[in-house]
Amino acid sequence: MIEVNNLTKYFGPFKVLDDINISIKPGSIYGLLGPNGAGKTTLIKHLAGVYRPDSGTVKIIDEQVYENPKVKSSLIYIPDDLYFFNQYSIKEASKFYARIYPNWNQERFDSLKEYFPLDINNRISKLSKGMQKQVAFWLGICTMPKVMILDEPVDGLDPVMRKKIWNLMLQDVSERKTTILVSSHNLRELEDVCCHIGIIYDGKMVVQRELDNLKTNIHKIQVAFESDFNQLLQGFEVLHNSKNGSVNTLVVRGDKEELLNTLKKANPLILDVLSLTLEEVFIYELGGLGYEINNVTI
Ligand SMILES: Nc1ncnc2c1ncn2[C@@H]1O[C@H](COP(=O)(O)OP(=O)(O)OP(=O)(O)O)[C@@H](O)[C@H]1O
Repeated sequence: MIEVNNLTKYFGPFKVLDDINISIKPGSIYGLLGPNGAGKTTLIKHLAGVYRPDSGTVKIIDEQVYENPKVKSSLIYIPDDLYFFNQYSIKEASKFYARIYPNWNQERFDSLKEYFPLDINNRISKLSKGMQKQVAFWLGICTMPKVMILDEPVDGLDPVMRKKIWNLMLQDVSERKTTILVSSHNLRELEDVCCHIGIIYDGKMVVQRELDNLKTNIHKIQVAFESDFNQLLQGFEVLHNSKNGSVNTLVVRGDKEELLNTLKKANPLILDVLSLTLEEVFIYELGGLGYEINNVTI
C-alpha cells in the first residue's frame, strides 16, 4: 500500500533523507519515530506528495504520489501545523471537501456531529488548536481515505478526544483496511496501536521492525548478587547498568536465554526480567548509535 524505495532528499547541500526504504501493508499502522530534526516531517511530506524526491520513489497504491491528484484524493494528510481557509466554517469546509474528495461520506459527517462537540457554523479560525485538530480528523475521516498520513496527530487534544479519535481510526483500520503512517513523540500512545515501528536518525532509517520483534533483542533485568558480577557480562552489549542498594538494573542487547543462563550460573539472589516500554527501546536503540542519552534515567 505504501512503498518507499531508496528515497533521498537534499535541502541545499544538506542530505536530510538518506536512502530510505519502507513497505507498509494495507490495514496496518506504522509508527515513525526519531529525535527532533531526524527527518520525520520531511519524509511525511514526501508521502503526502508535498515534496518531490531527489532520487528514489514514493508510491501509494502502486502509484507515485507527487503531482498525482488521483492518489491524493484517496489519502488524508494531517500535518502538525494545520492550515484551513481562514473564513470557512466547519459546514462550509465540509462542502468544500465534498466537492474535492470523490468518496466524501455526508452520512458519516452528519452522524459524527454527536461525536465532536463542535458547532458546525463556527469559523474554524476562531477555534482553539485542539478543536481545529478535531475538525481536521472529522473532515479527514469522512473522505473515507485508504491511507492516512499523520504528523503528531493527537498533539493538543485532550485525553478523552485522543482516545475517541484513535477509536475512530482503529475502527477504519479493522473494517476498511485503512493504512496509517503516524509520526509522534508520544511513544506510549504509539505502543498501543502500531504493529510496525521505524526509527529514523540523522536522515537514515536505523531500525525497522514489528513492534513485538523490536523488544526481543533488548532486555531489562534486575539482579542482585553477593559479590561483583560484572565480569559475567563480558561478551554482552550492556546499554545500561545502574545500582540501587544491592539491586542492579541492566539493559542488555543480545540473546535472552544465553544472558539469563550466564547470570543464573553465578547464583543470583534476585533475577527478574522486566518488560521494556517502547520509550526505553527508543532511548537505548538511539543510545547505541551515539545519541546522547547519559542524562536519561530508568
Ligand atoms: N524547508 C527546509 N529547508 C531546509 N532545511 C530543512 C527544511 N525543512 C527541514 N529542514 C531540516 O531538515 C532536518 C529534518 O527536519 P524535519 O522537520 O524533517 O525533522 P523532524 O524529524 O520532523 O523533527 P521534529 O521531531 O523536531 O519535528 C532538520 O535539520 C531541519 O532543519
